[in-house]
Amino acid sequence: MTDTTDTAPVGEPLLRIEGVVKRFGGVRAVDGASFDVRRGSITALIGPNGAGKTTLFNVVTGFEHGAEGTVEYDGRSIAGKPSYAIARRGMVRTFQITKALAAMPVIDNMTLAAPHQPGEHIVGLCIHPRAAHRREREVEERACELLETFGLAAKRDEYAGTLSGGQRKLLELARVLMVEPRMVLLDEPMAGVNPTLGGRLLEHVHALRERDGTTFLLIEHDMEVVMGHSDRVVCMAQGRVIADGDPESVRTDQRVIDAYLGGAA
Ligand SMILES: Nc1ncnc2c1ncn2[C@@H]1O[C@H](COP(=O)(O)OP(=O)(O)OP(=O)(O)O)[C@@H](O)[C@H]1O
Repeated sequence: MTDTTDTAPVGEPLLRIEGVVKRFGGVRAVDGASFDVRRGSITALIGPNGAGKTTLFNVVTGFEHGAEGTVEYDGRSIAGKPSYAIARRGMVRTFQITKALAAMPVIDNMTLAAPHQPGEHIVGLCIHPRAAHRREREVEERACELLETFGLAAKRDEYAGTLSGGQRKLLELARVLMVEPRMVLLDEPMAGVNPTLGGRLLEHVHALRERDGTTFLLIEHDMEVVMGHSDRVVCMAQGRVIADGDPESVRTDQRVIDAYLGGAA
């Protein structure tokens, strides 16, 4: 499981991003972005296409390297750290169900996402076969519990590729919960999801925040979701943060209207 030692009080910054720059050749995809994500918050990251949101997600979670600036998680620098080390500290991002995962049963998608797979440690397995077996059982139990919670229990033995778009999104969220994260980053969780399953996904996000104090940072284009479900909104444009505040103040910010919302505000 992750290192989940809680230190910061609720509301303190859990993630601090300061002056982050990420270039791709001559393109400054992220161009000096700075903002905090408070512990226990649901923070939305919005902005027009190409604003640098996904690139910033990748930098923060260790999937994109070579960035400048400060990225601190729970008071410690994680800049340049590999993704597995960041995930071990409790910050994870969801991933689309790839072709390889789509060709596996739902239950295997879940158990593969668990840390410390017994089969990975051949020596440990030989020395402690009972412990390895127990761990395997625990992983399977947690996977089944999560599938139950997410309404996917009936699908456990079906190939993930047979799930609907919305069910896949639920599976993506369920998978990251196998590591019992403290902070989850979601990239467009509502894209391609029907309103019923989308609503269910958002209910899970709120329940996890209430029950476990999980912190969420989500990239979302659906302004109803952003306005109705986040405590804080950060708007990026051209690699920079142009507004950061409560949903209403960001929605009515003239820079946000000009750069992103246009006539929709
Ligand atoms: N691997 C890459 N190589 C070159 N340029 C890239 C790469 N990834 C992103 N970019 C460029 O960086 C800029 C920011 O892209 P990014 O995908 O981070 O934006 P975004 O805000 O997530 O957009 P969207 O809302 O459309 O997903 C864009 O100009 C994009 O073309």
